[in-house]
Amino acid sequence: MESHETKYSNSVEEDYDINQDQAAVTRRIQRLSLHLNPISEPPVSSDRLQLLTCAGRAKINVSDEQLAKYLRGKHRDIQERVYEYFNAKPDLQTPLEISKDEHRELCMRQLVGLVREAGIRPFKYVVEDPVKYFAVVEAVGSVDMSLGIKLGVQYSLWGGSVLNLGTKKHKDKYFEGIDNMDYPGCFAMTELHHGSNVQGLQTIATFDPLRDEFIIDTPNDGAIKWWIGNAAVHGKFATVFAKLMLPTHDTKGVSDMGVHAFIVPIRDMKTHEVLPGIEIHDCGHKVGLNGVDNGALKFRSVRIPRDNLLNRFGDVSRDGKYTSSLPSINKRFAATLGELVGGRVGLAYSSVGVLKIAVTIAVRYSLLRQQFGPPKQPEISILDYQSQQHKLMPMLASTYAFHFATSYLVEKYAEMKKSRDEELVSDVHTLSAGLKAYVTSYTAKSLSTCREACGGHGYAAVNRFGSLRNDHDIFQTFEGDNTVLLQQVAVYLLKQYKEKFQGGTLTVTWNYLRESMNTYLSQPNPVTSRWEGEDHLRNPNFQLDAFRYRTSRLLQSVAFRLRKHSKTLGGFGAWNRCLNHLLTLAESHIESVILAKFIEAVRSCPDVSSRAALKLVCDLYALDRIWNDIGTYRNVDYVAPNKAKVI
Ligand SMILES: Cc1cc2nc3c(=O)[nH]c(=O)nc-3n(C[C@H](O)[C@H](O)[C@H](O)COP(=O)(O)OP(=O)(O)OC[C@H]3O[C@@H](n4cnc5c(N)ncnc54)[C@H](O)[C@@H]3O)c2cc1C
Repeated sequence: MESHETKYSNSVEEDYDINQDQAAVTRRIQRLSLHLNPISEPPVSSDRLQLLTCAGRAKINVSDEQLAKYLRGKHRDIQERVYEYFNAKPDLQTPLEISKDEHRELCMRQLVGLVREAGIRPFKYVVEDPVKYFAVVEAVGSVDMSLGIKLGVQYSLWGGSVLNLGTKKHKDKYFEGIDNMDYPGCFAMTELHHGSNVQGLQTIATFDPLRDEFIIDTPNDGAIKWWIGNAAVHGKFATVFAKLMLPTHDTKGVSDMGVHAFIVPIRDMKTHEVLPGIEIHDCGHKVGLNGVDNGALKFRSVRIPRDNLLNRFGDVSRDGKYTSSLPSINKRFAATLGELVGGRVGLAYSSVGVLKIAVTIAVRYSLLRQQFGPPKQPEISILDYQSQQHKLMPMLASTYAFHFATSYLVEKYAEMKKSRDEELVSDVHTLSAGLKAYVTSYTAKSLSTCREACGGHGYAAVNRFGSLRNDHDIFQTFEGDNTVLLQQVAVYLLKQYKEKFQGGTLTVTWNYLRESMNTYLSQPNPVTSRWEGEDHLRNPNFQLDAFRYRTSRLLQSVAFRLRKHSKTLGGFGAWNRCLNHLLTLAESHIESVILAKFIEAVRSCPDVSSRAALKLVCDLYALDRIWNDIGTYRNVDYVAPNKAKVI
């Protein structure tokens, strides 16, 4: 009780000047957060930061210029162009208070301005240099996340479907209009009754050989396309995913060829009126991202030319014959979805962008904010509290870790687009699913922690945590629900386990599994499990081995449990019985990949002081994750009690 009273009197009398009006407080915070906004200049003029090593023994002088150069890589310039454009255009900056309809219009003006006035051509970059494209996505997302998503809908989803699922005739016809925003479009996959289960979609596209057209129909209300970005107001076209039905001469009358994608014009190019046979409803005000106009689409016998089938993986001839280079519906479906990973890569990368903003605001504010202190001495910075450090420093370390991991993903994606190498395709598919799920979940949780770490001022809308949290929240669900995506990672690991452990070559990312599986099977070493020296704990070999050991153990044990349960429960039931185990396996694998990429990035950093600073945060990332799962490590005696204590 006494300490509460002290706390209360401290905060009212010493920290707040109670005569200072709220407007002045707000102005002070606004100035602060203007500095914190990445589109503004950094507040610290000195270009050298000093870091204390963990034991407080030595200081590292870090050149933030060198560090920034290393981190932001070759596409720093295009990001600067985005920031400069919006900094010079106050009328294009999103105000704090704005209605849904105004926000949607502003978001469209921002996108059109970026493309037509600032001359930034995201679609060109999608084709020529995907790494540059993702740099733009990250930068615009920090201006307004609605803009980042609107841009993603236009270029990754609608544009990406035309590029990746269509053929030359589609690119020739639509590329320019998509690029210059004459053809705003939608990606209409999700239905009211089916989101994650894409194979359950019910919209149908029936071929009419007499008129050489497809007829698009919504057979029931559960099949209404739902949540479709750009549909409520701006879209002129939609890529509609539907089951392709071909007429047959048997009693059934039609044959279901599986889910395919079709370009369907939804609004008149001149009048912008909704076209006949199409009903569009507005999905309304959302928890966040209100600059994006999500809508619902219903089709009643809407006719489109046969050419509007995006026919890269399956085609229909003039006389109604189906051809495909792929042998089965499942293979075509996998190839179709496989081509759409670009959106997922963009989300993982942008989510790190959001985390960067939030953690920057929280850390800088924590340095400036002072509360309490030793008797008769100045108050101390709240960042000096152990609890505040515990909240924010592992998060800061994770931000660096995710930056390098998602940068690696983006590069691999670009490489895959060029080479189309099959192993790389499946590696990128799994890595994008895993990183998207892992990073967006982490960022979503961290946004609340950052708000809390900034106390009441964190709750002022001007300081951004509210909008960041609301806008980012759905990153966990769209482009694949995180729980569903992690299962794809688990499936892939099990496949590798089954197929390739007896001597085959594991693909790049998973090579570590064979080695660590051997270590795992040979039981933890009772001597090293007791080692507790700083050199040992900061040794990347120890850290990686710990992460990989855990993954191998989870993989081996879940494979065993699945085999056991499938005898009584069948495949589906056994999977469900082991589901949490499988999700932990997937997360553990992704953490191993993140750590491996971080260690590589530290080693490759050319600037000595930046390298030393990065090594510190890399160690923090590794030891924090080991600590989070210390129960597992202790249970199997991988880490002895003395070592656990030191960690
Ligand atoms: C703002 C917004 C924008 C969107 N934009 C688009 C767009 O432009 N185009 C488009 O096509 N779609 C879009 N979507 C839809 C989005 O892609 C889907 O919401 C998403 O795929 C998830 O589907 P669902 O909502 O049906 O959730 P469900 O699949 O019903 O999932 C609900 C819950 O069930 C759990 N669950 C489901 N299956 C499993 C399983 N196998 N194992 C364990 N748990 C499971 C999930 O983890 C989740 O917690 C958008 C959605 C929103 C909210």
